[in-house]
Amino acid sequence: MADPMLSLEGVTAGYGQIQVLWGMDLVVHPGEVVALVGSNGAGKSTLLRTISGLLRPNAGTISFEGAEIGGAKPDAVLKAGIAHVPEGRRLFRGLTVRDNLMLGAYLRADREAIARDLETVFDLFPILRERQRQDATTLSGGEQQMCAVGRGIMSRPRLLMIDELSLGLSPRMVEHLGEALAALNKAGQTILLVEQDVMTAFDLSHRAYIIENGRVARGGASAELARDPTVSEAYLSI
Ligand SMILES: Nc1ncnc2c1ncn2[C@@H]1O[C@H](COP(=O)(O)OP(=O)(O)OP(=O)(O)O)[C@@H](O)[C@H]1O
Repeated sequence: MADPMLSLEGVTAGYGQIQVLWGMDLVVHPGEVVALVGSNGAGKSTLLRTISGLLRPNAGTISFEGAEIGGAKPDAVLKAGIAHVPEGRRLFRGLTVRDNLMLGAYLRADREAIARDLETVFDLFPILRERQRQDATTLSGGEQQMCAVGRGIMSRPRLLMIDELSLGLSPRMVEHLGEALAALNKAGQTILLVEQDVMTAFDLSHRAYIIENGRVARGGASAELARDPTVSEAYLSI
C-alpha cells in the first residue's frame, strides 16, 4: 500500500489540565474513507481538533504527506491540504449559502478553479444551488450539513475531515449525504469521518478505529468490524 497520507503516533492532547487523548496512533491512506467511532466523550472531536491545529498536541507526531504538522496553526493546516467540517456545522448567520461556501476558498487565488469547484458542490448538492442566495442558517439541518461539507470541499482539500456527519438528521438525509460522500471518494477524495452512529460509520468507510477513553481500542476493515459480534455487542447501543 502507498505511504500513509496522514499518520499520528503517540499523540496526547487535552484542555488545560484535562488530558483527553492518551497516545493515539492511526493512519489514513490516500483514497480511503476512514471512520472514528466510540462513545460520547471518547475524544473523537478532540482528535480532529488536534489534527486541524485548533488544539496543540502535548506529545507525539502528526505527519501529513511526509511533513510534520503537529502544533501548526489552523490556517497552516488548511493550507497544507486538510479541511475540517466541525460538529454543529458552524455556518455564519447573515451570510448567504454561496458566501458561506466561498469562505472555504478564502486561502485560494485560482478564481477559475474556485468557480468550477462551486459548480461541483452545486452538482453534488443541487438544493444548495437553488438556495444559494438564502441566509445559510435558515436552511434545514441536513441542508446546513451539505453547506458545511461544501465549504470544506471549497478549500480543495486532499484530506476532508467531517465531525458527526449524521447527528440530528433523518435517515433519508443521512443516506443522501452518504451517497454524496461516496461519489466524492470515488472521484479521489480522501475522507476522515467522526460518526456516532456505528453502523452508518461502518457503511460509509473502508476502515474504522474504535476510540475508547482517548485511546484506539480497535481498528480494522469496516466490513469485518461490522460482522464481528463482539463489536456489535459492545458498540451498537452507543
Ligand atoms: N473545550 C473543552 N474544554 C474542556 N474539556 C473539553 C472541551 N471539549 C471537550 N472536552 C472534554 O474532552 C472529552 C472528549 O470530548 P470530545 O468532544 O472529544 O469527545 P467525542 O468523542 O467527540 O464525543 P461527542 O460525540 O460527545 O462529541 C470529554 O470529556 C469532554 O468533556
